[in-house]
Amino acid sequence: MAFHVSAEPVRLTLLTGFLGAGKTTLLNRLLADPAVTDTGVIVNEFGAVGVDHLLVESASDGLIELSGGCLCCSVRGDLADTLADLVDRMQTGRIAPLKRVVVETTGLADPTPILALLIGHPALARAYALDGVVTVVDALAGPANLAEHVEARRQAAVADRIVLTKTDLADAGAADRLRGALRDLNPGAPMLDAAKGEAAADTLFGCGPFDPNAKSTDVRAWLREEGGQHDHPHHHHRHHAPDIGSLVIERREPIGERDLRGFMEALAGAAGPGLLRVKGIAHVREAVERPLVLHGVRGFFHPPARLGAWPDGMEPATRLVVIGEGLDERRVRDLFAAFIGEPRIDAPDRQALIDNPLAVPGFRSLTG
Ligand SMILES: Nc1nc2c(ncn2[C@@H]2O[C@H](COP(=O)(O)OP(=O)(O)OP(=O)(O)O)[C@@H](O)[C@H]2O)c(=O)[nH]1
Repeated sequence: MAFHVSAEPVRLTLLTGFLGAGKTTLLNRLLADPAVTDTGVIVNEFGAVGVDHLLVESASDGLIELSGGCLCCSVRGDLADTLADLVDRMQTGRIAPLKRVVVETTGLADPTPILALLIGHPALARAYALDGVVTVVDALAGPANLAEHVEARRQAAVADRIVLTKTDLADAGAADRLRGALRDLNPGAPMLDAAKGEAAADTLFGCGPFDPNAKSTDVRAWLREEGGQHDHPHHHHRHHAPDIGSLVIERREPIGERDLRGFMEALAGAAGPGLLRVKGIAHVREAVERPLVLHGVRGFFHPPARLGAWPDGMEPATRLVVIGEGLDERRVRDLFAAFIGEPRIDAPDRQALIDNPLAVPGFRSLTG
């Protein structure tokens, strides 16, 4: 690709962190800071239907969503195109010049190929100045994520700043052990506690140029490997567990809040530790004008937030994205149908599930 480069490169923050860690929440808080102006956002989502763009509250002109894949592999080319296109739009005056762009990766992204692209792509490296990798780590799910997912460890290892979230929910001892584990992975990055208000724009933006040589020997080796892969596109297969999949549940008719809660609890029980993330928007009978925003991270369901109205241009409908390891899509859909009252011919209906939770294989408990 070819494009003209302005004198002043756009500063770029890479915002990463495992599924549900709190990236979008942090981003919304940063964008709400009046000192943060002229900032564009690129959001990448894993899963067929994006919901993040509905949840980023106050984005400026530059909000762009990359959907349908994972930024670290299939969408890597798209990220390069998107960044090039953004520069082009600024230079041709179609959007106001941006001082900074925040790229939010999917929770499943290995950040090293993205960093290799940003450092190694000649035109991009001139147009954008990589100014910090901010990694969000969830104090509740973090320990399991680090133990089970190499992507989570890489996200922590490459960080210039680590933002701990959900320390308000976690046991203090567990949070301290997590800090120790993060320190081992990344001795250099300052660690900030979001719940204590430490993760502010002035600390997270302006990390200074990304310096691979200040990182651990592991990180330098990963970047070298990725840097060398421009010539070997076929090496790009290994970036996340092949067994992680996602599915989308959609329903236009409003649903009862209790049924919805029943479904979420049953899903957590049935999918067990393989359930990584549930998120979306729900069209509920009790408040058809005011959708619920749902967030489940592993087995934990955050208290749902109620929006004041449906986001502009969005038709009222429930849309849930479920991401997990070894998910049985059919079983998830059967469970939804059973709870929401649309039994399939060959699916056990809800009363049968309540009478006998084992009617769905692998299904453990209905409610706590
Ligand atoms: N109690 C508490 N909840 C938090 C905190 N940070 C984030 N959350 C909640 O965690 C849930 C997930 O947050 P998101 O910001 O959507 O997480 P994310 O990393 O963008 O998620 P994905 O993009 O799906 O990977 C939401 O319900 C947030 O309100 C925190 O510090 N404390």
